[in-house]
Amino acid sequence: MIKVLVAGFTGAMGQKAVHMVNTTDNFKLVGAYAPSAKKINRKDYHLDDDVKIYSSLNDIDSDADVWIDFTLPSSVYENTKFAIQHHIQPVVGTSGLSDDQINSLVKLSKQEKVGGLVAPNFGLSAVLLMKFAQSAAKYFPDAEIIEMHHGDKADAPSGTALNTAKLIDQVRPRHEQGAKHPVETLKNVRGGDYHGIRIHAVRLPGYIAHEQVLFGGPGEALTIRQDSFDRGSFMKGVKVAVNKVDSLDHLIVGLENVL
Ligand SMILES: NC(=O)C1=CN([C@@H]2O[C@H](COP(=O)(O)OP(=O)(O)OC[C@H]3O[C@@H](n4cnc5c(N)ncnc54)[C@H](OP(=O)(O)O)[C@@H]3O)[C@@H](O)[C@H]2O)C=CC1
Ligand SMILES: O=C(O)C1=N[C@H](C(=O)O)C[C@H](O)C1
Repeated sequence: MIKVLVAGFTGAMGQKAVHMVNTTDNFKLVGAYAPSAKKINRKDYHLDDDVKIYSSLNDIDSDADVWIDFTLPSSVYENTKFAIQHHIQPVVGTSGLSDDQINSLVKLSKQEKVGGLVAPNFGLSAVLLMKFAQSAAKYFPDAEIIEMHHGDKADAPSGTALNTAKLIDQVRPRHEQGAKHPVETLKNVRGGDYHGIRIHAVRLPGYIAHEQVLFGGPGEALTIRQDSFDRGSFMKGVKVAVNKVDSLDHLIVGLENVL
């Protein structure tokens, strides 16, 4: 039996994670953490009577094996650090960890000998999109990314879009992209700039999580697109990660490494 704590259990993804853990035979929900935890009725959030509820990081005294994190970009670093320091293996979906923060968490996980996984996206369609985009960038170095998310998404760009840009940047031949003397008559109209790769973030009600990578070449173009229509689709990946994390000897990044 794998004992699990869900951080961010009151949120949209946290509730999907609680449901996934509650309905998986070899998982047992033992802890649930969210700042508003004191104000909630546990039944409304599908927490059995034996699940320990925490409203503050420093109060957590859990014997969980795995820490699932779907919280906020502003809390994910401290949460993951706490989990590693307490030998709870982190499975992190929360976006917003910087490269420096990831490097420091990897270092800590090696010192503490704790396995863990950070996944910019737990959806198979997005994992494949990133892989295909990296392959295409060798042949189509001119690329732009459009990510589309629900109106409540706080951070931009999405972790997935930023990771896609990094993967493209790692392999595409060095060159200049776009006009030599650009003129913008509307501020920021060309989107965010990651090493010359433009990222455009759309936020609209009705959307969940979607991404398009557009490649252009002389006389032709290639578009790769993925759509997550239901948050439940991320849970297959989370389940794989929870099952596999014990076999890792330190924190790694990317679901593709455990599939
Ligand atoms: N990797 C992936 O595949 C996916 C990643 N995500 C990412 O997961 C994260 C959560 O998304 P979503 O569920 O939609 O967000 P929600 O806003 O619905 O949920 C956020 C959760 O974080 C909790 N929280 C708020 N402040 C803190 C804090 N200081 N410390 C700990 N927890 C806190 C909230 O608790 P309270 O109710 O008490 O405020 C709530 O439970 C985002 O970063 C999103 O990008 C989302 C989908 C897929
Ligand atoms: O906030 C979301 O919803 C999502 N966040 C992740 C991200 O920032 O990439 C993953 C997915 O896009 C859904």
